[in-house]
Amino acid sequence: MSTADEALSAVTVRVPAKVNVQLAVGAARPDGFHDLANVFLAVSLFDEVTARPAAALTVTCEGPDAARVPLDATNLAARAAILLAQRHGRTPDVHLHIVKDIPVAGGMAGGSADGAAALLACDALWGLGSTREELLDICAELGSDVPFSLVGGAALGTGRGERLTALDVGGDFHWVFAVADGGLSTPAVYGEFDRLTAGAEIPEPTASPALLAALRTGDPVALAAALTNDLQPAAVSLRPSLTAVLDAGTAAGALAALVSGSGPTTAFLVKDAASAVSVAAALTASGTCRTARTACSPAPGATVLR
Ligand SMILES: C[C@@](CO)(OP(=O)(O)O)[C@H](O)COP(=O)(O)OP(=O)(O)OC[C@H]1O[C@@H](n2ccc(N)nc2=O)[C@H](O)[C@@H]1O
Ligand SMILES: Nc1ncnc2c1ncn2[C@@H]1O[C@H](COP(=O)(O)OP(=O)(O)O)[C@@H](O)[C@H]1O
Repeated sequence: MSTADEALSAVTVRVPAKVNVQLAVGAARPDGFHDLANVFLAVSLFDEVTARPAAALTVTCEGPDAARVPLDATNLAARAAILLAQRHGRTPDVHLHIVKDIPVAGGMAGGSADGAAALLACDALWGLGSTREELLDICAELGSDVPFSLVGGAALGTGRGERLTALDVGGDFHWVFAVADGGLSTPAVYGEFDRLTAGAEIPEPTASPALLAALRTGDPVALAAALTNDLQPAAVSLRPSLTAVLDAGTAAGALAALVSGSGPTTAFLVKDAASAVSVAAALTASGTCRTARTACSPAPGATVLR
């Protein structure tokens, strides 16, 4: 097959990780989910998903954490292909190859990212021409975080996090992410939140005006002062060693430290790219995490590369 033919028969989509700069969690709903005010920011750690025609649905994955990624129909990329195919009355006869750079089960929405990427890739490969609204609808069915992976940038997620309002960001923010050994289960962290807050009055989750203003102005010092994550006590309760990681990043000069979403990745906002390099080196040297990665935000959402 010539290179031109190959390009026509494969679609590659690049998709970002996220950090939650505010995660306000309400009381558990009757359906088991929690209403949120979830301020998502897409960051420059990316997975790539390539879709190619195949006799049947297959998933492969490469990358340092590939062994921890399921390759069956529970993979969110596979689920995306199945849902899209069902909606169009066709079979999901596609091979999905994931190049994984986003930490697995790390609170950075890596599985959601692959779901959004596979959806976009299959839509292009199969020539379906779905509208943005149709794709967002399938994303919401796949998971609460999946719509944001499609749109990227910055957005406020309400409901269970799937109803998005785009947010303005006035500049680049620089981050360091400390990647932990092993993951944390998102339902387990929400369950621990319920246990820790049992009997307490839980306010309606609302977006912080100070945080939205800090994003708008692009001011990292103001954003650092406004970062909050209501799931952090639950993640730290399940993984007490996270306290040492947070302390190591703060001691190294980060403007602020917090758990990324349900964890166990920890996020450090720093003042610029040079500070990101030095904080990452200090975190690695501290021995409190498996590895430290630098990134900046906002990053674009799922994008067809080729
Ligand atoms: C916590 C967050 C923060 O962005 O992400 P991670 O940090 O894990 O990536 C999200 O709320 C995770 O979203 P996502 O991982 O898509 O969750 P889903 O598949 O929709 O739900 C998995 C489970 O998480 C719990 N869940 C999820 C979302 C929500 N608003 N309330 C919940 O209680 C429920 O127990 C649900 O069964
Ligand atoms: N494409 C995928 N990549 C990673 N994990 C996936 C994927 N599809 C399904 N999973 C499952 O989802 C779980 C959560 O993974 P992930 O989305 O990376 O973390 P988080 O929900 O903390 O952001 C994993 O433990 C894995 O079992």
